[in-house]
Amino acid sequence: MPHKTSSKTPPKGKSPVTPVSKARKLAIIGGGNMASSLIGGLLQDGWKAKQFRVADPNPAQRDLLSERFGVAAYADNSEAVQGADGVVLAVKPQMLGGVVAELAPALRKTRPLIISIAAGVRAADIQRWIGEPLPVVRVMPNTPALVAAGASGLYATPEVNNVQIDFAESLMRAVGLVVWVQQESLMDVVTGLSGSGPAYLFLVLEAMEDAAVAQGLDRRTARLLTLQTVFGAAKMALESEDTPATLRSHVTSPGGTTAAGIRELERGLRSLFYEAVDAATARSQAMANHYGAEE
Ligand SMILES: NC(=O)C1=CN([C@@H]2O[C@H](COP(=O)(O)OP(=O)(O)OC[C@H]3O[C@@H](n4cnc5c(N)ncnc54)[C@H](OP(=O)(O)O)[C@@H]3O)[C@@H](O)[C@H]2O)C=CC1
Ligand SMILES: O=C(O)[C@@H]1CCC=N1
Repeated sequence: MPHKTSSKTPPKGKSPVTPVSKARKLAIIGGGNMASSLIGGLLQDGWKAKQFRVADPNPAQRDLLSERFGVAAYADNSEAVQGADGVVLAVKPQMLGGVVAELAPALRKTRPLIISIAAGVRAADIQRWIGEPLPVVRVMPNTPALVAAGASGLYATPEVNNVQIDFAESLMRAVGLVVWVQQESLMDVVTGLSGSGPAYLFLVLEAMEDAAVAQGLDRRTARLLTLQTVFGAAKMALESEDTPATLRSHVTSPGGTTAAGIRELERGLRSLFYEAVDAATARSQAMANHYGAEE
């Protein structure tokens, strides 16, 4: 399956990885959207509910997680990290400094692998909030993780050992594609591309559907054709040796319908995507400067 492939490129100096026992325990701080996507994917991959300890301040959210996944849910973050080999930080970026500072004594005691999925928060700031350079893997996942079709960019600090690299990678591979980046600054680009990307494409889906409805197709038919076309194009591009440009040329007959449509899209689509990814990347950088400076 293409989404299970991984560009297994651990950071420089790391040798090949060793297998990881599925008996490991994972704490997740913040039981929201991404936590649910991750837990759902890992359970489908063979993880057991008893391997998770999730913390969330909202009782309704804790009940939801326990009922939906059968996992233990805690109000107290420090309690959730007890006995965990890995701690996933899954709160909003603006909360992370406070949450980590509060957790710091427990983390310094148990010394787990820290896995942060927060957009725009640098590993060095997390280590500073902990008060020690514990191993940190930064992960930028995306919401299709919920259907095991996610795409995650990973970055490891030098303190992360090979077993921990394998642990982090195996977690994210359970919910989709994994790529490692060697420079932390590239995590901002990953955020602006695949982290935010599902939203860009949902917008494209809306626009295609609306355009077909405007031309007379009923909404249900327009939606089905749009979704299957986008799914089919992505699947074909993933499975093909050809570049997207070549695949596009196979659809585009000279003087035909596609050429007429592409001519319109070429008036702005490329530059819009350059600008969108640029703006999202810049926002991730700005968040890192802002939230890192706060605590
Ligand atoms: N959504 C996405 O597409 C992606 C998100 N991310 C990153 O993942 C992280 C989580 O995002 P997402 O899941 O969307 O956010 P959510 O708001 O859905 O989840 C965060 C959860 O953390 C809870 N929370 C708030 N305060 C605390 C606290 N002090 N201790 C523990 N938990 C707390 C929130 O509760 P309450 O709602 O009651 O405040 C909420 O349930 C973010 O840092 C984001 O940047 C990364 C990639 C993609
Ligand atoms: O919009 C955000 O900030 C988060 C990070 C990537 C996707 N959602």
